[in-house]
Amino acid sequence: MIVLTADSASELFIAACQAVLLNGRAVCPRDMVTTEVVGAHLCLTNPRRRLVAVPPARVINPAFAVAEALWILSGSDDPWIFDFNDNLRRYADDGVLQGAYGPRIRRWGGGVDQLDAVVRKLSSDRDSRQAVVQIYDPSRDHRGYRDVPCTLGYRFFIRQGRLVMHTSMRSQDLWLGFPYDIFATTLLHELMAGWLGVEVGEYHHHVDSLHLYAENATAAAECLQHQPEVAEMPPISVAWPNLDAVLTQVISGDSGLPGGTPWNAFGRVLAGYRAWKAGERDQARQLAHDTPGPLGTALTAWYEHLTPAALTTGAVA
Ligand SMILES: O=c1ccn([C@H]2C[C@H](O)[C@@H](COP(=O)(O)O)O2)c(=O)[nH]1
Repeated sequence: MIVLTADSASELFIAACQAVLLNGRAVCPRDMVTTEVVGAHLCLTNPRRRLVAVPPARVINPAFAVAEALWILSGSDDPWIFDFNDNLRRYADDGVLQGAYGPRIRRWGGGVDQLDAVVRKLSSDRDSRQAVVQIYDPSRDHRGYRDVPCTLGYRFFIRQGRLVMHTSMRSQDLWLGFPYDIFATTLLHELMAGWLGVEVGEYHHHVDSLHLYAENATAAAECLQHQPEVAEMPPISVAWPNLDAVLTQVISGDSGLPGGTPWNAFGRVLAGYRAWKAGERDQARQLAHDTPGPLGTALTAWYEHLTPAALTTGAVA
């Protein structure tokens, strides 16, 4: 069991790499060699420092981070997400990621919007312990699909005037998965705090199997030699009744979003990456350059970091 606390996702990521490299044991689920720690509690004290950046050892694709977070929040399992990460296609059955979190969060069993349920629960009983979002679904997840949710669920608590969030994962690929998962969950955390009218508090990430695949172990070790970047994202909010409309605007590339807002920055990052994939490299670099804050910096870093192979496929996350 490892317990780690940090003020930024980058520092938490480095500390977790160190802990897994030091304490991990070899296991081979699905015939793939990993180094694994069973039982990890990772606490992020500032969920706005959600971008993992340890250049040049670990540079993430912020466009995929934004796209995946919005895809989940919007309740979607639509394959448009593959435009931002081709690797996901290989986990699809019948063209769809069967473990997609969005439909489970927003329409459990075809109907229950669990975000709405949490907003209602904590609005009516501020100290409640019943604000649960369930993702893992035994009625679907034993059918043998390739994609089985790694996240079991979320819980939310208002304590000392702040919203505390806990996530439980059965399985976490520290290298490829963690940077994107923490981005999505802490974005939900911050939005939920806004819906409840409280400050965002600590974020807790509980993982059963925290692992590194063998091919990423050297790069993970290299991260220990580099300084993390700890940029803080600007505060983001949207009124709960407007969430779906704003998400539709951002995802569809509607240019009507007010300039200077984080939602506008999200839209620019998505548009820039779409331009990149369409081969319009100069336009994409310009859009990244013109995107204010840590996201623009991260997207510029991503374009600079891409290898020639990834330049053609855009497949690397
Ligand atoms: O949100 C996700 C989804 C998947 N994975 C990783 C964890 C595992 O390495 C792999 C899924 O493999 P199984 O645990 O299902 O075998 O994908 C994550 O890290 N985060």
